[in-house]
Amino acid sequence: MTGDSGEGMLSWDESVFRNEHVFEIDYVPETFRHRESQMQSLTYALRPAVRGSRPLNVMIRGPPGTGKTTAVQKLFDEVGAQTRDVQTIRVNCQVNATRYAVFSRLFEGSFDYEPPSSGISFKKLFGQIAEKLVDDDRVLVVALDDVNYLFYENEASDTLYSLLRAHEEHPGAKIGVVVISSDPSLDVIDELDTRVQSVFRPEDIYFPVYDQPEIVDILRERVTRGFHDGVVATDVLERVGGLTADSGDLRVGIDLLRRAGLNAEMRASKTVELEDVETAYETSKYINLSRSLNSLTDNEAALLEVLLEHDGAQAGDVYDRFRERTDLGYTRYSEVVNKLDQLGLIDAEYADIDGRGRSRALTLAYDADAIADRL
Ligand SMILES: Nc1ncnc2c1ncn2[C@@H]1O[C@H](COP(=O)(O)OP(=O)(O)OP(=O)(O)O)[C@@H](O)[C@H]1O
Repeated sequence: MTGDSGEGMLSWDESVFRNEHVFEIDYVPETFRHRESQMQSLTYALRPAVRGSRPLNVMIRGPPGTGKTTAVQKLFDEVGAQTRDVQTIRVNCQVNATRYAVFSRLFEGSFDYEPPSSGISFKKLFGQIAEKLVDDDRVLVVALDDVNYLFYENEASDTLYSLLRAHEEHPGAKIGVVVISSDPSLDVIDELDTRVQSVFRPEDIYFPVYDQPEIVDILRERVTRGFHDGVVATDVLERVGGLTADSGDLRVGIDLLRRAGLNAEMRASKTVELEDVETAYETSKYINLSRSLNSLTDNEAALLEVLLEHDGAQAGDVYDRFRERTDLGYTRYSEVVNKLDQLGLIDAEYADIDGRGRSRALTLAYDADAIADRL
């Protein structure tokens, strides 16, 4: 068999991709356009750290997939390249949603090994981190990424309070905080205890959704780096841009390009066509749903499973089914309902029910099949 299987056909050892890695989740793009003013504000806030002082605290807000994490990552990389006197640590609060877990990650970042799993008190953990900072004469900048998850677990105020008052308990410790929230309905400052509000007056940096021309501009660069020349034509890229703009999440566009490329390969085509994009979109449009579902605890997933069978039912009735599975009390159940509501996975709305006063009806916010497939 020869390598060439005909005009426009891909042979088995050929690929439409030049570098598939540029479509992966942890890829940090070389160029970062349309975020100049945000990068400038961030640089301004962190500049004191490079001079050995405590930086300004920052609150970054914006919907999912608008470049918040990337902005912080890029700046942390730049600071790291400039000086050894500033330590930067990013904590993913989606998987570290308690104060203790956050500080465990800070410990790990400071010492390069995990804290003893036998369990050491929070006070000790914090003491060791602060002591090392002072000994090494370094400034610490902590980014709490997806900080909204700390709010859902009621851990945000305690965590921030400890970080912001570090220099009082541990003289000489200099810590700056960057909180990143991707929940537009969360008023970060308002939801904090007053004791935290009085010490937390962050610089506010907003990341709006990219508009369609910006999306196309950003994705064009990925296409150039990720695909061979001529694989993705302009009209195909425009279509990807349009679908991405509908969702507002750049992640959808990046995933869409990769899946459309795989679809083209499945057809043994040397070019990505509109049909490849349309098919890919059926999966890519749920990328945010998949991310949210992946972060759920067993109890939260159990509630969704109950709702798959009782979509739209009253909270009290759903609870009976939920308790059969989990044995949890009503208070804990209400917390799970609230969290799924905050995550945008369900809608929990009060409605009058005849003669019995007001109760919440629980409905799935996504297509039931889409949830069932990914749970
Ligand atoms: N201006 C840009 N140029 C190139 N790539 C970008 C740009 N903005 C975002 N991206 C890419 O889009 C994806 C999502 O960006 P990022 O993770 O920074 O968003 P986010 O706002 O932090 O999202 P979330 O709130 O969901 O965590 C990443 O793959 C990132 O590389």
